[in-house]
Amino acid sequence: MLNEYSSEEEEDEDSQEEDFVQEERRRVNTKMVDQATLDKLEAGFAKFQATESKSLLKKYLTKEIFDALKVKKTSFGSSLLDVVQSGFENPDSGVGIYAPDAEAYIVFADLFDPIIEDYHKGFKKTDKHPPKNWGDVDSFANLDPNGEFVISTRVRCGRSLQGYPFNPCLTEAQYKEMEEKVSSTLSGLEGELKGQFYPLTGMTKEVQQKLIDDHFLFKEGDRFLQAANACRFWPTGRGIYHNDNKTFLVWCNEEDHLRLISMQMGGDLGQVYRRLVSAVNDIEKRLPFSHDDRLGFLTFCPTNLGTTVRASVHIKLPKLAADLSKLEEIAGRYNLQVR
Ligand SMILES: NC(=[NH2+])NCCC[C@H](N)C(=O)O
Repeated sequence: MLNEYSSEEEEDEDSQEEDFVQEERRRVNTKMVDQATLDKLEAGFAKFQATESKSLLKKYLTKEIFDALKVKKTSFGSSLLDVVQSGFENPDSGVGIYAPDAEAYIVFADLFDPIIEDYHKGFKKTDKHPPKNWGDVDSFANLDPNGEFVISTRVRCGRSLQGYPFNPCLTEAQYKEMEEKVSSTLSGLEGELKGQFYPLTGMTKEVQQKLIDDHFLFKEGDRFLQAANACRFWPTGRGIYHNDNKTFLVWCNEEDHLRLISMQMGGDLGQVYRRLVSAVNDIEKRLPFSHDDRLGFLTFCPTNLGTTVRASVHIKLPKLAADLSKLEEIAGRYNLQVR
């Protein structure tokens, strides 16, 4: 025993890390896919190769990568087909892949890693996401104190619940269980965050449409999600929580298990951000979230990995917005997305 320990200590840190990665890959069950899935994959890939697409999937799914990954499976039974089918069906995707379960990020790393590196501008497969750190929340101020430009401000993040796979692998029973967990946890929120959970099941069309029109609720029928098999058993397990002022919202089981959203009229980013941070910190004490040492907080879509935070303003730019391509070009220069 003693010898074993001392010989381990002699290894340098890098090779220990390498061992850890190798071990993690071995641990993951990589049994072969069935013939029907393989046939679908081959047919889908052939068609996709003949299709024009600017997606990252198109850029990185080479024949070699395809052949290396097409037979693999996660222990949840997810295959490469589950990863790529949204991108195959929607050639206008920007990215085109999703992780059906957390293990997919490891089993299909040869495809995920280069796409993550490209989308997240240089996050290499050897990189590690830094530990969670909300920063100095008081350093954020009002972006538009005179109320001239910004109509509303929104900051959101995504979280996955430990112990559950992502949408395509969830059973109807799991959806129900998760909704129950989420709604009972949120009912414990107090003060400004106090509110109510509204399940999609049984919600009238009028209420649903009003919440969508006011930008509080997600829309139904996103074709990218549908093709990714992420809308099964809809509306079971889906719902929305909001506080009385509708400045704090939680989406349950839309794209991610949880989307936590803070928003309000005007440009007070500081207030919006601080509300989000205190809500997430509070919820985190009661609901354990899936976190990965390398990728940070885990989400269904690789675009959201890491901090999962998206901050946005609804802003009036009538002259610039008249020329959408100009607007896109300028936004791109600042690493901003027009939505
Ligand atoms: N909601 C999202 N995850 N959006 C980002 C990606 C959406 C879609 N899968 C695409 O690749 O274009």
